[in-house]
Order: sequence, then C-alpha cells, then structure tokens
Amino acid sequence: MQEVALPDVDSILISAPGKVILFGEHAVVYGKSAVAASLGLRTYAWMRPTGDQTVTLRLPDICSSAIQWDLTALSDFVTSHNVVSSCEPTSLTDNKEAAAQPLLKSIAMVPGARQASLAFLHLYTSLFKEPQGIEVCVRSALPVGAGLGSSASYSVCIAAGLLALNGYVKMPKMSNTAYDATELKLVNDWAFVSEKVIHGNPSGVDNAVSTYGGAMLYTNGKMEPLNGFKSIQFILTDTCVPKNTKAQVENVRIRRVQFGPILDPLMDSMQGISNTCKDLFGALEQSDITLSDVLTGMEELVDMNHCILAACGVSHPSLERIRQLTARYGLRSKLTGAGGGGCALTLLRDDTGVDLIEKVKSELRAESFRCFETSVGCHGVRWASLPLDSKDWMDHWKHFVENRNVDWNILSNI
Ligand SMILES: Nc1ncnc2c1ncn2[C@@H]1O[C@H](COP(=O)(O)OP(=O)(O)OP(=O)(O)O)[C@@H](O)[C@H]1O
Ligand SMILES: C[C@@](O)(CCO)CC(=O)[O-]
Ligand SMILES: [Mg+2]
Repeated sequence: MQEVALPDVDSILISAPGKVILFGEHAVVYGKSAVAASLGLRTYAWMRPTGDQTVTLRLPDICSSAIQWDLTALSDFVTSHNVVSSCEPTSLTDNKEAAAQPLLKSIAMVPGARQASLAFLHLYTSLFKEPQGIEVCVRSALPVGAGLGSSASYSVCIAAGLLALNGYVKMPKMSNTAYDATELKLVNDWAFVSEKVIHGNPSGVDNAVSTYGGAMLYTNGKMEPLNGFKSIQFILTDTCVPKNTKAQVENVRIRRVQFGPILDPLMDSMQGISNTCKDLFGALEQSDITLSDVLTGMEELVDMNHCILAACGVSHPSLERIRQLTARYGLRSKLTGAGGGGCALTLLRDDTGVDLIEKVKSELRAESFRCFETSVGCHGVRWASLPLDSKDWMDHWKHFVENRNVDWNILSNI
C-alpha cells in the first residue's frame, strides 16, 4: 500500500457545542425558519495518527468497547467501491452503505453506535487518500439523543478532525483559534453529510449552529444572527425518555403525507412564530420595546409552538407533564429539538427570582427529570493540534473521558 504522509502532529483536540431550538423545529425541515442558539455544553473529540494497521473509534458515551477496523478491510472497502478521496462533500450512497455492513457487524446491536460509526466510516473513507492507522475518541458533556444537538456536535467534531488530519483545513496551535470562512463552510458541509447518515433528512440547522456558534434565524441554509437571544434565560429539562430524531422526523413526514392540508398550515404557523420572534428581537435592539415586553410576547409563542408541535405528533406525556408542572409557577415550556421525549425548555422572565427557579427545578428533579445549567450563544467549533509534549493534556483528557462532567478550564478553551 502506498504510504501517504499525514500532517506532522501528535494529536488533535476538537470541540463543538450542542444547540437549543427556541422555535421552528420540524418546520425547518420543510424550508421554514427556526430560531436556535449554541449551548455551553460541548462534545469533544481527540484524534491521532498511530502509524499502525488499525483504525480505532472509541465512543464511550454510547458503547463500552472500542470499535476497530484493520486497514486491509478498509482498503478493500475503498477499492471495491471506487471511493475517490476528495474534500468535496459527498453523501453516503445506498451502495456504499450496503457494502459497509460487514464492517459494522460487531456493533449492530448497540443503539446509536451503528449510525455513529457508519457516519465516521463514510467521512474517513471519503477524506483519507489511503487508509491510515488512527485512533479517535469522542466524549460529550451533552445528553445523547435528548434534543440538544448531540448528533450535530458529534458530526462537526469528526468532520473537523478528519479534515484537519488530512490537511484540508489548517491546524492552529491552541492559542490561535481563528478559522477562515472557507474552512468553516467545509466543516459544516461535511458535518451535514454526517448528520444525513444519522438523521436521514436533517434541515442543517443543528450542524450550522454547532459549527458557527451564536444565535441565528436559520432558513434553508441561510443564517441571520439574532443578537437579542443571549438575554433570554431558560431551564433545560431532560425528560430522560429516549428518543430518536430520525424516527420523529419520519413520523412528521408520514403525517404530512396523510394530512397535507392540515400539516402545511401548521408549518406556515411556525414560520409566523419565528418571524414574530425575529421582530421582537429587532424591536428590542432598536430600544422600541423592553426585555419584559419581549418575554411577554415569547411566552405566547412558546405555548403556541409547543401546541403546534403536539399537533404534528411529536410531544410525549413527560413533556406535557413538564409544561403542567412549570405552568403552576407561571412559567411556559415547550419541547425542544425533535421531541417524542428528550428535552423541554422553560422560559424564565427577567423578574423570575432565584428561589422560584430552584423550587421549580427541585420539583422537576423529584419527578426524575434532569435539569441542565448552561449558557447560550457560545463559540462554535474549535480544533487545534496539541503540543508534542502533551502528557499533561493527555492526563486531563483521560480524566475528562472518565468523569464526563468534570469542569476542566483547559478543555473549555477549545
Ligand atoms: N457523544 C456521542 N458519541 C457517539 N455518537 C453520538 C454521540 N452523540 C450523538 N451521537 C450519535 O447521534 C445519535 C443521537 O442523535 P439524535 O439526533 O437522535 O439526538 P440529538 O442530536 O441528541 O437530538 P436532536 O437531533 O433532537 O437535537 C446517537 O444515537 C449517535 O448515533
Ligand atoms: C427536528 C429537527 O427540526 C431538529 C432536531 O434538532 C430536525 C432538523 O431540523 O434536522
Ligand atoms: Mg440530532
């Protein structure tokens, strides 16, 4: 096999944020607008060329044992399926997916691991000129499959890391995190390819927010920054009811086929909600209205958006329970992300006191829901090579992998 030199790096660390959708999930799949922002909770990936004959993928969030392929099997797969390595984003074809089945046998029974490793394999075999031995580990501070964009942040991390390992994007040192627009677009486009493997038919909003960070109105690939978003505060609550975005998106598709004349106006209504939200933020920026006025408007939008999503068939009794429970304290909640379980967001008013927030959270926890504390509008993807003498970094990384929620300042800088 011809040897192709990889960049002279010891290892790369990549991170990408999760996201929260305030308005317009599902409608965004049909070209309507969604209002979304990045979260302070991130997914991290560490990658290194090993020089040996194996590709090792560790996904400790979803799979206890490492997934491994030897280079001969990968080379045969690449050769027999005419995979031409290029940085031009290319979707996984049905033929290539079918051919990959023997490579996925060992993890077929682990929920989620099949799609995550298929996405990885597709990107790896598309971007590497010749299969090379590498080791990859992905770990997230986000709940997986709970509506906070874990799949998108996973996709952005593997896209950025594999592009960087192949020299398609520059590898900054830790202190320099300036990426140019072309590089970010390439990462976002490949992350979208990966999301398609995981989701089936994603709109692209989740990977866009994870790549670029901040808050935006997203419509069909167009991103408009929304500056007012950072002044909005939420409680994010995980129902801990597992859900799968691919299945929820498919359910809405089927309902739309069955009841088009009913579903289409609901999609238009969600566009109206996102437009109204954008107008409220615009008026706030012009100082035409106060934050309190914005929140009063938002409360109605949160209620209406949730009920429309419920009519689309993507609520769940646990999400309705969160709405009921928070309503007792005058707070409005809606599902966020794909629904069917996963997370709800509860809008806080500017005058909602800390005591009340704590009381609501403790009631939610008493019902076995899990509440998250995090910020919104954080930076998007970051990747950097680790110093060659990276023992300290490796110790920190291993610690993070073992203790998922560890608050590690160095990691949060990337
Ligand atoms: N840390 C991770 N490690 C490995 N695979 C992951 C990780 N995070 C996400 N995934 C992949 O993404 C799948 C979950 O994606 P899914 O879109 O259903 O949920 P989500 O992205 O958390 O929610 P939403 O799409 O509603 O925001 C997992 O089953 C797995 O295939
Ligand atoms: C349900 C959905 O609208 C959001 C999932 O976070 C799907 C998508 O936009 O790809
Ligand atoms: Mg997802």
